[in-house]
Amino acid sequence: MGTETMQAPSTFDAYRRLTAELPGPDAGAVAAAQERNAQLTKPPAALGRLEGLAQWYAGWRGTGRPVLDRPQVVVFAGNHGVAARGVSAFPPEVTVQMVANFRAGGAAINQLSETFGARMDVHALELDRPTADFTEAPAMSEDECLAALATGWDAVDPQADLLVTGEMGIGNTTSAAAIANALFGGAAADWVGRGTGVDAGGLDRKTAVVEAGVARHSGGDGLDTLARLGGREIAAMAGAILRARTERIPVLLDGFICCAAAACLHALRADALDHCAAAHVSAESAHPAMLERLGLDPLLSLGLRLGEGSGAALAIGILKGAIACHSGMATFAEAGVSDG
Ligand SMILES: Cc1cc2ncn([C@H]3O[C@H](COP(=O)(O)O)[C@@H](O)[C@H]3O)c2cc1C
Ligand SMILES: O=C(O)c1cccnc1
Repeated sequence: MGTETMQAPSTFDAYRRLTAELPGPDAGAVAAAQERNAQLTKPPAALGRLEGLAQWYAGWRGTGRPVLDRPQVVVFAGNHGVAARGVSAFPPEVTVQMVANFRAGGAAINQLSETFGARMDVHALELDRPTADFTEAPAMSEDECLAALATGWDAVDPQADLLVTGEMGIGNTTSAAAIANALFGGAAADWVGRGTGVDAGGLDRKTAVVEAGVARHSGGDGLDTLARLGGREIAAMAGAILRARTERIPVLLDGFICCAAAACLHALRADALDHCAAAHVSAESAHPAMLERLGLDPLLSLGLRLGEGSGAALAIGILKGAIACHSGMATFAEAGVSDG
C-alpha cells in the first residue's frame, strides 16, 4: 500500500467491504521462491516446514528472496465485565498491573521480544471501563468495538515486516471461548478451559457464563460476534491482523485468545487469515479445536498457556531461521556442490 497511511474503516459495513477486497500474496514471488528453494545446497525438502514457511513469507513480501529484520510485537490490554463472575483464577486488577510490568520490561513477552529482535508496543484500552458482562448485554456497542478495532489498526507499523499480536485481559479466555462457541457451534463445555488455572468450580462457572452469553447473542457475523462477546483487546488484535493484511505484513498468531480474534475475521471470509501462520498450540484445552477450525497447523507445541504474544514471539526465531536459510544459502551452482 505504499507509504500512505490507510485510515481504519469507520463502520462495520466498511470493514465488511474492505474484507471483501483483501490483497493476496504475490504469485510471482512465490514461484521465484520455489525456484530458488529447489537450487539450494540441501537435499530436496530437507528443511521440512521451514521451506514452505519461507515461500509463504516471500509471497506476502512480494520478493523471492526476502529478509525479516523488522518484526513488531503489539500487546493489547482490556478488561472484561465477565471477570466479576469468578471465571479467572486472578482478580481483574492484574490487567493494569501487568500493563505496568510490560512497560517496565518485566514480563515474559518483554524478554521474548528482545531475544528475537522485535520492537514491542503496549496499548491499554480503557482499562478503567471494562466491557459489559455479556450474559446481560453486548460486551461492546458497535462504536466501542470500532474504537478498539481502530486502536489495533493504527498500532501496526506499516514498515514492519512481521506482526505478532499479544493480549492481556483477566477473564479473556472466557470471552474467547464464547466467540469460538458462537462461531463454531458445539457445547460451551467444548470451548472452555482452565485459563489462568481455575479450579473445577471456576470451570463450571465459566461454562455457564459462556452458555448464557452465546444463547443471548446468537446469530450475526464475525464482527457482530466480536462486539457482543469479545473484548477491547480482542477487537484490537482483529483490527491489527486485518491492517497487516492490507500492508502485506505476515502475522504469527499466538494462543487461544489471539486465535479467537482471528476467528472473527475468518468468519467474515474463509481466506482472511492466509497471511497468518499459527505459531503454537497452547495448553488451553480448546486451542487444538480452534486451530483445526481455522485450518492452521501450529509450528510449536510447548505447553505454553500464557498469552501476551509469547508463543508467537518464540516463533519469530523459527521464521527468521527459515528466511535466513532461504535467502542466504548458496545454490548448488554457486557452491560447486554436485546436485545429484
Ligand atoms: C500475572 C499474569 C500474567 C499474564 N499474562 C498473560 N495472562 C493471560 O491470562 C489471562 C487469561 O486467563 P483468564 O481467562 O483465566 O483470566 C489473560 O490476561 C492472558 O493474557 C496472564 C495472567 C496472569 C495472572
Ligand atoms: O492460549 C493462550 O494464549 C492462553 C491460555 C491461557 C491463559 N492465557 C492465554
